[in-house]
Amino acid sequence: MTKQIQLFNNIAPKAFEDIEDDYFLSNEPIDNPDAIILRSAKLHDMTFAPETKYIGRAGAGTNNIPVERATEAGIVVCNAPGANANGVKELAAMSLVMASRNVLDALKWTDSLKGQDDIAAKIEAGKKNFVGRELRHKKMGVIGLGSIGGRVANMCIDFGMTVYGYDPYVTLRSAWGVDSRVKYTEDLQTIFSECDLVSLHVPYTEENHHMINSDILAYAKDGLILINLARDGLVDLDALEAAIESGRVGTYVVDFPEEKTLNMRNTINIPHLGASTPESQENAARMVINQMTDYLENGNITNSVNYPDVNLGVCRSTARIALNHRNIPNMLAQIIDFLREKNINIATLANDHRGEWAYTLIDIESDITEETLEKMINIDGVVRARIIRPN
Ligand SMILES: NC(=O)c1ccc[n+]([C@@H]2O[C@H](COP(=O)([O-])OP(=O)(O)OC[C@H]3O[C@@H](n4cnc5c(N)ncnc54)[C@H](O)[C@@H]3O)[C@@H](O)[C@H]2O)c1
Ligand SMILES: O=C(O)[C@H](O)COP(=O)(O)O
Repeated sequence: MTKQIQLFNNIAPKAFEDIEDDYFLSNEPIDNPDAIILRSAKLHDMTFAPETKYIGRAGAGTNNIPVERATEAGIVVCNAPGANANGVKELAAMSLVMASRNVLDALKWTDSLKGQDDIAAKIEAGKKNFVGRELRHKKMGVIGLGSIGGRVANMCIDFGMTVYGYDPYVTLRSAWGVDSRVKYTEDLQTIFSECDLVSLHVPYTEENHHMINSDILAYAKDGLILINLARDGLVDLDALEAAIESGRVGTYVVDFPEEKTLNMRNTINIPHLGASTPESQENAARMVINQMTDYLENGNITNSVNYPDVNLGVCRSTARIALNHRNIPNMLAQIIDFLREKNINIATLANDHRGEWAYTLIDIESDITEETLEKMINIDGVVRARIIRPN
């Protein structure tokens, strides 16, 4: 049966080129989609349809998705880690240079010369008003050393800067990619008290809400350049405005403008361009489309933010059962007992958990009816049960 895929936002069409004919993808509303593929569209007010089992974020941040509600409905939410990281890193390079060299004010002034005489002479006379600083030998702080932060830290080493990194949750994989010359610190105060420039590369979560606040800004060196290409809610704007007014923060560069930042002095507002390149969009869309087809066709989970990654390869057995369930005692025993009672032989089983949730894939050697599967949903703790058959 044709699988219905609800698209939101502009998803790079090239990413669909390799998709099989049995997928129908549309930005027009679909009543009961099997999956949703989106970028920054906000899903918090959306009621999920019963058939929806997958949400793919063609990008990094998933704070636009009600992940907890999706989890309880047995919907796997995945993103595209690192797919747009180069795009954001390059925008960070632009932000660092733009803020250090007064580029925005200089461009506005240059533009104001339109229609005047002796433009070349006026430029030579006026350029002294826009003298800036070079990045080399300055101290740079990177908060969050994941896909983007790691790249930004390494880039700043290449600029000849002294780089400090802060990320209490860094994964081993990310840490391996960070240049050994990056000075790792375990406290945020060091970043603010040492650095001339600080760049934020963390997700927006409840815990990270207003992580940049008056307490931490009190440690900032005068004239700090603060770059936020990560998310709006990470910075307490009242505290930031006070720090700008006092001169503690010299320039704020933000990729998530709002009324307040548009009216704030010494602020460079970028219209959320971090991932707005065909390269990043195509990378991210291809990644989630591939992950989605593998989930719908084989039940395999890759790059999930709510369920564990579990993979049994291409489905070649008589049938495969996919179960989204709570991570509670006796779960697997109940599932295995159920199949034993139905005289269904298990060929292979894969199971893993992520916090309070778990996922089990079972390849079986005899067929299972939809009616029997329905009964599996009644096993305490199971929130979704699905049969997958080989193509
Ligand atoms: N401007 C844009 O267009 C754009 C594009 C991509 C991503 N983003 C934003 O950037 C964020 C980071 O993206 P990524 O691809 O690097 O994600 P990532 O998951 O690879 O890295 C995030 C890192 O932040 C760390 N972290 C989490 N909380 C932290 C805290 N309180 N202090 C320090 N470190 C903390 C994590 O351990 C992780 O290493 C995304 O969540 C998204 O909000 C913005
Ligand atoms: O989290 C992300 O990946 C970025 O904010 C990019 O968002 P976009 O896909 O809407 O450009």
